[in-house]
Amino acid sequence: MKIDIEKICKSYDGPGKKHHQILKDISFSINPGDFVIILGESGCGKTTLLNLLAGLELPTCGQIRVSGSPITGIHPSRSMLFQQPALIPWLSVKENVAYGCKIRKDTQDLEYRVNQFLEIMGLAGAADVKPGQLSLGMAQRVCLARALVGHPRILLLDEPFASLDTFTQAHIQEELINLWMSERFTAVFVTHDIDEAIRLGNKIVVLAGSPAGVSDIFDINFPYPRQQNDPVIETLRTDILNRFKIAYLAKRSFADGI
Ligand SMILES: Nc1ncnc2c1ncn2[C@@H]1O[C@H](COP(=O)(O)OP(=O)(O)OP(=O)(O)O)[C@@H](O)[C@H]1O
Repeated sequence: MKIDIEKICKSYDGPGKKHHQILKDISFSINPGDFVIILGESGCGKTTLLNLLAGLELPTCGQIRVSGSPITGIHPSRSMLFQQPALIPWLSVKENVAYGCKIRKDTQDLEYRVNQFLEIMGLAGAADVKPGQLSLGMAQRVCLARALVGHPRILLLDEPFASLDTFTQAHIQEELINLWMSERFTAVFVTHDIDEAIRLGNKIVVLAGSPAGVSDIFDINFPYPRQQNDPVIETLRTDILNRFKIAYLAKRSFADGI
């Protein structure tokens, strides 16, 4: 599914009815099967953009089209994974994974699909366990299985591994890349971690400024798995960091001038 983001802006009402503009004039396209990273400093509006892609919120101006049709709300073809695993505590792991599909009455082969994703995520042995007995990494893998069991065409991920330790993070990132390669969904992944962005994405969209706009788009055509000490990766990392420095200095000199 091709996603076209066309001249998006987003404002919220601030104190005293003042508009607080978060996103300004954002335009870019995502091709079917892309793994796009939205990279930007904390608070710049990455989650806001992801919420617009999910259809949880609507833009103040501009539009987002999926396969040509404007997004007007949530849709089962788009699934979202949040930073903190949110599971229903009284349901078992397999019931949690099946829950969304059951609600939508998408029950054909559901047991098979649930077992398949539990197997892929290394959770087959925990199928009957309750969420309270899971580690954070396991709980986030359950959420990933739940997000994918309905075979969404677009997976939206909001810093999903930020609270995991480095080892668990590396494992689950590898699992996600393998899943993306086999399932061929389109992924849009929000992070402020440049190394994570370079490890995962085939396109990095850098948001900067206030209100935030697209400052750069990097296409990354290196094979997976990517090694951090690879000289090409190191050069790309330095390049992205330099772009952030330029955007930061521009923002600071603008603020100094006020
Ligand atoms: N519903 C809302 N009402 C008012 N302001 C909001 C709302 N949602 C987000 N904001 C504001 O929009 C700005 C951007 O928030 P957002 O969560 O999108 O940033 P972010 O880049 O994802 O940050 P982080 O990396 O820290 O999660 C913040 O100043 C936030 O306070």
